[in-house]
Amino acid sequence: MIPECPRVGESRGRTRVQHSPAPEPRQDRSVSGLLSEIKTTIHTECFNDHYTIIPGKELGRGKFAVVRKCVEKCTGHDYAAKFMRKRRKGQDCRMEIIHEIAVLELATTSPRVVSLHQVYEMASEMVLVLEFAAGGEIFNQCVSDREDGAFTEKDVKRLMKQILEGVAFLHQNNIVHLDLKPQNILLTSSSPLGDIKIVDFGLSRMVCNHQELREIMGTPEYVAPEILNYEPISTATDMWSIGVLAYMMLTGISPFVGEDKQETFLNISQLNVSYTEEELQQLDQAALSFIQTLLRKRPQDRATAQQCLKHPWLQSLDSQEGQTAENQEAYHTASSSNSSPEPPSSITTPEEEEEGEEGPVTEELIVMAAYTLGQCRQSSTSEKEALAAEQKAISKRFKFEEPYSALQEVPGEFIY
Ligand SMILES: Nc1ncnc2c1ncn2[C@@H]1O[C@H](COP(=O)(O)OP(=O)(O)OP(=O)(O)O)[C@@H](O)[C@H]1O
Repeated sequence: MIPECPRVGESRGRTRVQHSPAPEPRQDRSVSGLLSEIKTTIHTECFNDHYTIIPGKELGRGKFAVVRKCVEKCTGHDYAAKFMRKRRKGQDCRMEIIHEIAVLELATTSPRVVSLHQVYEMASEMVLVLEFAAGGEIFNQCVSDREDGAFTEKDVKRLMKQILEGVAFLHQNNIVHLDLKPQNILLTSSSPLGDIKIVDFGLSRMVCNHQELREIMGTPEYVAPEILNYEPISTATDMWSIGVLAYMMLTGISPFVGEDKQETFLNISQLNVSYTEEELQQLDQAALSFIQTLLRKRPQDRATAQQCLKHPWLQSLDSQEGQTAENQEAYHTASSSNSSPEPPSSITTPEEEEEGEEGPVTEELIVMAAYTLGQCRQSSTSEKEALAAEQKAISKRFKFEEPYSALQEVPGEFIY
């Protein structure tokens, strides 16, 4: 991916958004929730016969993929070509690429998801030829100086509504993205500010009622508490990430990021988030309430994408603000016609959370992780004791496939 951006803010809790390294795909072969059938023709002829790769800067890079701008020779149209290695860490990952293609196919009718144009397959790589999102990642605006280039609240409302439309579409189709972050939300143009396109379905999964999905995956700053707790993943897992996303887009601050992964995990599991930041105080109080309906520990307490679309903060978009750069009126009418219950009105207390259904601790989850107490935001003795208990609990719940010390040596930020 793109090199890490320098930190803008330094103090804890006000740490501004950084470009997190990409998560590493799971190497577990028994991954559930993968789609295996696609309709798209897989071209085996030479990619370079049909496309010219624009020399120079890559559009982006992950651990096993590189994205480059290219031009289709027969039409002159721009595309983004995602070159994906089929073998990763000695294992065949073609089925995961097929799943990503299948999800993109499924989302063809949503203008909020990047569209797939063609697929090519070579000996060691597959190429996904995607619609080119010329405006780049919304991450860039998140890290922009507040006075220069960052989103206004009005921008965030419009873009957030589009993100929710895309996510509602995915959830209606039982797809969870599981890696929603500012690097995976692109813009059709940056100036004037265009429309959003959701990308990167590499970690996405199909969720079904009869099959529980429990995996540890994602990018530390954005993962939901249930992922850290090895509890079932659901559409609510994405809704947590949307809460983080909204916080970042509005403030430029990453709400849970700590000095290291362990501190970040602890902040997430303890819901250690500040609502008193200056940037938040300047906003419409409905914006705060919007974030608070999502950053709730218990997945069942979080608002759904459909409920969020009806939240008063987004309802206050006037008709002009609500317009998309392209006219998406028809799509919007269709997506908002789905009725759903109102979001929960109150925020749960820690006591209420404790009353919840604590699933059985899975014995296989043994870890050698050790968290450093002093690094966390809380400081009093009793809080430290509580933290110690929490750390121990998290340590037991984590499923690390390799010793923690080895985990730290793994480049990137994927959680095993
Ligand atoms: N359609 C596109 N148009 C423009 N830029 C794109 C497009 N798709 C991807 N990119 C750029 O490339 C980056 C990496 O793409 P993507 O996240 O799909 O790859 P990845 O290797 O799966 O990444 P990760 O390792 O984060 O999962 C994106 O963050 C974005 O900056």
